Amino acid sequence: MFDVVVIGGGPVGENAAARAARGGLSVALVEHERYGGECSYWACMPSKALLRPGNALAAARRVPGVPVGDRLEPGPIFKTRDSVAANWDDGGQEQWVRDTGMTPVRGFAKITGEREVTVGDRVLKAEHAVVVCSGSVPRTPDLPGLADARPWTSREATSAGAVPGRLAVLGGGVVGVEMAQAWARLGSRVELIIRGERPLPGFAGFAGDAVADGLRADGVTIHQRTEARSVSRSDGEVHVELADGRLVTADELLVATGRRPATGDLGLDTIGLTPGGPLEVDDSGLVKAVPGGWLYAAGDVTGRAPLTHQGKYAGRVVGDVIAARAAGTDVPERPWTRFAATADHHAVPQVVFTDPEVASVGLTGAREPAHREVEIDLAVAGSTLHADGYRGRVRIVVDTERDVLVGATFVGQDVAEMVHAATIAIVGEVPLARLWHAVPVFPSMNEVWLRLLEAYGL
Ligand SMILES: Cc1cc2nc3c(=O)[nH]c(=O)nc-3n(C[C@H](O)[C@H](O)[C@H](O)COP(=O)(O)OP(=O)(O)OC[C@H]3O[C@@H](n4cnc5c(N)ncnc54)[C@H](O)[C@@H]3O)c2cc1C
Ligand SMILES: NC(=O)c1ccc[n+]([C@@H]2O[C@H](COP(=O)([O-])OP(=O)(O)OC[C@H]3O[C@@H](n4cnc5c(N)ncnc54)[C@H](O)[C@@H]3O)[C@@H](O)[C@H]2O)c1
Repeated sequence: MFDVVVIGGGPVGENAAARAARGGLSVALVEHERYGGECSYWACMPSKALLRPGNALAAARRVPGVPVGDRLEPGPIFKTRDSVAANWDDGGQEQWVRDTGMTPVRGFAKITGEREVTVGDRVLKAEHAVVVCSGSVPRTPDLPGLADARPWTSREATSAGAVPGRLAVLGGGVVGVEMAQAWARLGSRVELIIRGERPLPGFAGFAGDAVADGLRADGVTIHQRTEARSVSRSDGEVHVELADGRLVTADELLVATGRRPATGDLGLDTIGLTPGGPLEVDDSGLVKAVPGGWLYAAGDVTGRAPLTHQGKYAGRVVGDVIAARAAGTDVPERPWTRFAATADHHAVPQVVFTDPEVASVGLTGAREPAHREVEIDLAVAGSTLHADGYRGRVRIVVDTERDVLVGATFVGQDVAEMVHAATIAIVGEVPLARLWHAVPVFPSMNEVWLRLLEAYGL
């Protein structure tokens, strides 16, 4: 018997489990593949290791007088990527689980009843809670010939050790644009197939346009406003037939058309839930449809904010809630306590690590009559010094009734680190009249904050 059983040892499960253990509870952390989850081995970490060298080379080229080579060397880049992914060996992560006082359990977990999880022939009972952090799996379109064409998913795109001569990418979301650029800069001829006018449909339009320009500058062909109709593979080539009849021929095809919650085989039917969908939770992480207060979930499996940092935040909330409830401590339902993932509704930051980068938090545009957008070029002394011909743009969204920021989008080289200031302003509900006194350093790119507030009228 454990106090808590956590299903899934990805970044979110690890955080939920560690917070519950910190609260004095005994915790079993069940993982069927690798401790560290998708993020460590086939997502955030290796993808950024593949993108960073291209971004560094492009940045160096934009500073006159810096001697640089003309192309990347894939060999050392793959070596760094492999080491960033711990050579796909999770021994260190499992040791961390033990060192944190938790019990690692290897195997595929199924819920087999109230407060009961079965792993192989081992039945784990949970005195206080079961937490599902099983993450997500790729969503693949039902296209004729696709399965037989052996397409890449994000796993192959982040772990491949050879550069394909030609790469077709289906889907213009974050995986699609990041991997299109990474492989184009490593030497592939890339064709990106997207449904809409521009990639990154979930972001401000000017962000998708800027990333499309960046991709084209790297030689990527973008087929917009279209879809794949069928796929076939023959003689080592993959052929993608588009809706308008055009044919894209490549050596590999990456399917990057989104992800779905990993709930298909969890045994949810044994507790009256439908397998396959997200586990809807309240802000404390409690699964809404299950009575008795014993089933929690966090991370990609909830469908709330499928990002590592946001899932880890939800995991910390869940771990703290369970520990507090187990100790008989009152858990207030108010927002903005450490027992509520309130930021999910107001301030989810995300960075697309392309060149240019996109960094956004909160609303991407005005949603209510009281909202006002202020949008200007990122053109200050700091950006001029940062790169020759620097091109960037910023939009903030202000709630004029409350005089607070509710959204910000930055686009340009090296804007990733700028978004946290906006996150703090949104979460802290800092009145713009007070934000005016947060004086940005000269000559840094953050001086754009001053220009934004001036454009707003301060
Ligand atoms: C290519 C790519 C790049 C990304 N880059 C970023 C990025 O830069 N920044 C960012 O914030 N997000 C990024 N993401 C998203 C990020 O990877 C996810 O949001 C994050 O991994 C979610 O963490 P999780 O713990 O919920 O799920 P996962 O990381 O998927 O972990 C779930 C774990 O549960 C295990 N599991 C599942 N079912 C069971 C079971 N029944 N029994 C036992 N174990 C089970 C799995 O093996 C897995 O280890 C990226 C995603 C992709 C695909
Ligand atoms: N830097 C980061 O934060 C980062 C990087 C990569 C992935 N992620 C996260 O991982 C998750 C998965 O990313 P993703 O890019 O696979 O999903 P996504 O949902 O961001 O994008 C999928 C895209 O594919 C398109 N699409 C769907 N079906 C299609 C079809 N049949 N033909 C053509 N296009 C189709 C959709 O319109 C959408 O634009 C997301 O939650 C994403 O935020 C984050």
